[in-house]
Amino acid sequence: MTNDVWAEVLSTLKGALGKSNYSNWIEPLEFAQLEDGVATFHVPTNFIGNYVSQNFGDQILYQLNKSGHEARRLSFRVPSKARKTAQVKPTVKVTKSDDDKGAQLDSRFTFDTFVVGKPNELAHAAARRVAEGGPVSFNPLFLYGGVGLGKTHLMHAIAHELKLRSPELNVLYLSAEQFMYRFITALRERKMMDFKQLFRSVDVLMVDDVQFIAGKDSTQEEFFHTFNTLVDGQKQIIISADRAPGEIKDLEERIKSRLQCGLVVDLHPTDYELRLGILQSKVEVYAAQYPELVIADGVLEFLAHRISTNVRVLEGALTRLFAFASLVGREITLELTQDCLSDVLKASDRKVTVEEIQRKVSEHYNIRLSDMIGPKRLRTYARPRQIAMYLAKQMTSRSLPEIGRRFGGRDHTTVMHGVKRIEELMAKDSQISDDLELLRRALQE
Ligand SMILES: Nc1ncnc2c1ncn2[C@@H]1O[C@H](COP(=O)(O)OP(=O)(O)OP(=O)(O)O)[C@@H](O)[C@H]1O
Repeated sequence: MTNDVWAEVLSTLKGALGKSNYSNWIEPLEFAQLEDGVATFHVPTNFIGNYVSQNFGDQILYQLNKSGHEARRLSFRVPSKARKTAQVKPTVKVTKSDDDKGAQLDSRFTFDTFVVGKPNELAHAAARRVAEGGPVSFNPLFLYGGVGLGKTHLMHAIAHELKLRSPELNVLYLSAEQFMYRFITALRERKMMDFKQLFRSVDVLMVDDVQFIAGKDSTQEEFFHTFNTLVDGQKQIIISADRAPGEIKDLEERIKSRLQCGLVVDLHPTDYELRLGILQSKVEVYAAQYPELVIADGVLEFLAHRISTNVRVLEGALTRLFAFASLVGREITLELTQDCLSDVLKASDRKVTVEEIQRKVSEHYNIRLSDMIGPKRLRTYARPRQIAMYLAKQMTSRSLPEIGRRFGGRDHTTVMHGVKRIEELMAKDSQISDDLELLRRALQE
């Protein structure tokens, strides 16, 4: 985009935003470039950048697109010279790009492509907050959840956003496995000083799948010291794992407790609406790739309903479906979907029974199966019973009277009350939601 076009956009903005907004906020912007859908502006201070982004960002994007320039996002940077003159206290050391030091970031994993629904809204909000930079508010941010629910996607999105907003930040993203590998290599090559220097000089450290270091003593030790040094230096740490810190077996207690010090948020298993939203957003991408293909009504709903394991499986199914339909040159109908994905659909159909649920829940709470089903009303038995009723309602297609019958011939209103009680408790008692999550996963294995 040339400066002429920006000048044109400016004059429209002047009319749209009013004189005083224009001179206070828009005039100080200096257009830098438009690349890959990101329009970058130089601003005298971060404050101006943030304010413009929050208050006039949509307007600017709208006007840019209206004038024929495809812009999806805005980025505001303080050029290093302006930084000095504006006396903005630098919070970070200026370093070179770190792409060579960390793992490769997937360019598709951005906030734009992350579909938000009830099960992941808290994790998404926390990730966004960290990605916006500013003072470190929760450290570490600990994201956890089952396989393929978007942890890596969110971490990459944070890294992309941070690099965009503050290119001078030294952001290092890597898996816990890579951390260990680097540590071992450093030990072998007697380069521990370099290792320490590298990890202690970052502004933001992101470690994916931290459960990997559990049981690996020296790696845990080194991780612990790296963690402490960075937290002491007010550097942001973002960690992901497949379960909550307290649930990671063979992870040292002192690490568990450090990991719990910040904000721990989980990505819950997807619900129907989220799965449908994800499918719809992926179909838009495929539609551009396979413009000749038509997808019949009801196919996405069918997939969202039937494939509830994880998003990766859902995505894989869609990719296969489009590839197959393009190969045979046919419309994507329900029939074609069932033919093409019969194995995936069968695997997703694993049925959980009420009896399996009762067994798992009684094992988890260490009570006898007969006490779960029997008449005892003590809370020690009643609570696990209600949890099992809740899971039976969620995970099986049994009706309330059928569930009641399997719990020692109880009435359907008792089941209804139990389910409601657990729903209430989940909202205020994180122990209950954690237990449910663990049980749900164990039952799906
Ligand atoms: N909410 C979402 N919106 C869009 N895509 C999503 C969402 N959640 C997951 N995905 C996609 O699903 C796939 C798996 O996600 P990701 O790799 O982030 O999972 P993960 O939680 O890190 O899994 P693992 O435990 O196996 O490492 C990715 O392609 C990701 O883009």
